[in-house]
Amino acid sequence: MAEFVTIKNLHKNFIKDSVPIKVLNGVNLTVNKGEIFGVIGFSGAGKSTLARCINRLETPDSGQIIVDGTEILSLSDKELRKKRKKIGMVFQNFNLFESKTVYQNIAYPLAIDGYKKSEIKKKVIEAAEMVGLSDKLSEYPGGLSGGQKQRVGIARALVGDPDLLLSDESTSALDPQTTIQILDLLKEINKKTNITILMITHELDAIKYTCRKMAVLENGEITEEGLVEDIFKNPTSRTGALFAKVFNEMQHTELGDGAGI
Ligand SMILES: Nc1ncnc2c1ncn2[C@@H]1O[C@H](COP(=O)(O)OP(=O)(O)OP(=O)(O)O)[C@@H](O)[C@H]1O
Repeated sequence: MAEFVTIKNLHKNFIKDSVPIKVLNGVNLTVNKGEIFGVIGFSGAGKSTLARCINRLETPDSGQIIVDGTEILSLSDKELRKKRKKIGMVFQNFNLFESKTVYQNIAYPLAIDGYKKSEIKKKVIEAAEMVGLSDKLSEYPGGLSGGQKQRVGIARALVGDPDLLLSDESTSALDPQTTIQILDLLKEINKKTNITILMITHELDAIKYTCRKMAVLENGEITEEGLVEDIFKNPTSRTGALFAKVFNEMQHTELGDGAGI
């Protein structure tokens, strides 16, 4: 399989109260074309920063990010605007415009990009159909469930036909049943379109359900990378071992067994 995203020695510091905080500390990562690849890490590990560096919502301090053969960090502003259209992103909190309808939310990236109305309509209808929201186009986000809101977020991310989707904790605000529906949707879209998906999450079960390969991010470094089943069976990093332990314990806990259930 061809490499689609290649990250080399990526560094990013933030300055907080005049003190630099190392957030990404030499990240190396390769994701192949058409994969759904999981990146797991505890809160504060640098997951969102990593995702935001890939589409340059954050500017890394050093390193390389190559997406589909393009070195992201050396693009001019104009080239970056063009490249970003090929990279969709979905967020934990959906980031929808509450005062716009579902149609207008999905249409937004095309509208600011100057597409013709007729073309916008065609693409929005297609995207809404793909996420199962054809009957909700005139509703407002306030009237939708969390799962439906995330479907709008996914349709908006896909409406411009990107070939990479960055999913930053896209199911973390959802209940388990809705999480599965959204993960099924991502799998279905991946199968249908061969879009490469980078799934960034702290939910190991979401990765287990969706991905074949994964990496563990710990204090801004990839400490482990490989097949999901191998990392579950035989984690070699501290964070990988902790996640696998918690997951396995949850699997073996009978309902009502634990205090407070
Ligand atoms: N714009 C910023 N300015 C200063 N510090 C930041 C900024 N963005 C992130 N950080 C810090 O960088 C660290 C990593 O944040 P990041 O959001 O990437 O982690 P994360 O793994 O996604 O965590 P979470 O799952 O809690 O969102 C945190 O300590 C955070 O406070």
